[in-house]
Amino acid sequence: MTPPPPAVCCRALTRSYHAAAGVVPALRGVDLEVAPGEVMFLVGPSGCGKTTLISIVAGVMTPDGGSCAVLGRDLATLGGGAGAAFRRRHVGFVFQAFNLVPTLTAAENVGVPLLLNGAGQAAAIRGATEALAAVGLADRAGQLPRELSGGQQQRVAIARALVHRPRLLVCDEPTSALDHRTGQEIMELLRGLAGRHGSTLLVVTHDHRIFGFADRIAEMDDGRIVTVRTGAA
Ligand SMILES: Nc1ncnc2c1ncn2[C@@H]1O[C@H](COP(=O)(O)OP(=O)(O)OP(=O)(O)O)[C@@H](O)[C@H]1O
Repeated sequence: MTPPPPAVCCRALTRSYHAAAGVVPALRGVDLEVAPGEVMFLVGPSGCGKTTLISIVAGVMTPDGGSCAVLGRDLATLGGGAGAAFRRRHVGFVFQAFNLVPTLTAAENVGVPLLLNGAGQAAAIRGATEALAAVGLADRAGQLPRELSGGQQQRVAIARALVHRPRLLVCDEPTSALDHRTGQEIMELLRGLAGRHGSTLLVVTHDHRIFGFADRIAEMDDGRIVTVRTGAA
């Protein structure tokens, strides 16, 4: 049997921004491979290119050069509509600022990816209810985001990111808006749920306190990956 392709495979990836002051090279040749089921952290100083890299991996930005394959598919060759459909189906996102829709209940927020992937209303409610139970919020399904604590809102965001069982979960600073204990709880939850589904986690973080949750830690500097080391997980 052929082994599954890497969850993420970037080769010689380059990307610049064209600003008023001139061209800003953000990625100067990134090589990165993340194995299926792996928990990979991406760290490095502000401005080194982390957000640019995960935006390309997430398929919301195109590179200038090099290639980026996600789950064996190069998003650049899939084309707009097919690329968006692939991303909706197979990639989940967790952000620092939770990004919940303020006027929707917790359950309605969590059900959105299922509806976008073509599920009916009843199936979306069923899936959202199960996902909220998995993050310990079964009793909060009908509440609005503003009625929940920061940690609870991040749990809702995790339920939403995982409700459609994506094979890759991209997390941008998932704990930086949370206190230490809540941040640890969120990472335990994220790691546990992703592990149960066999999902790969790619996590951008500045938060040293959660480095122990990584299988490997890729360190970026000035638009390149400079080291990849084994984490403490
Ligand atoms: N829209 C833009 N226009 C011009 N330059 C940009 C733009 N977005 C990012 N940059 C520049 O590209 C480089 C990489 O930025 P990027 O946001 O990827 O870094 P980062 O590592 O995510 O930083 P941080 O940790 O502060 O979020 C930086 O020099 C940044 O100033």
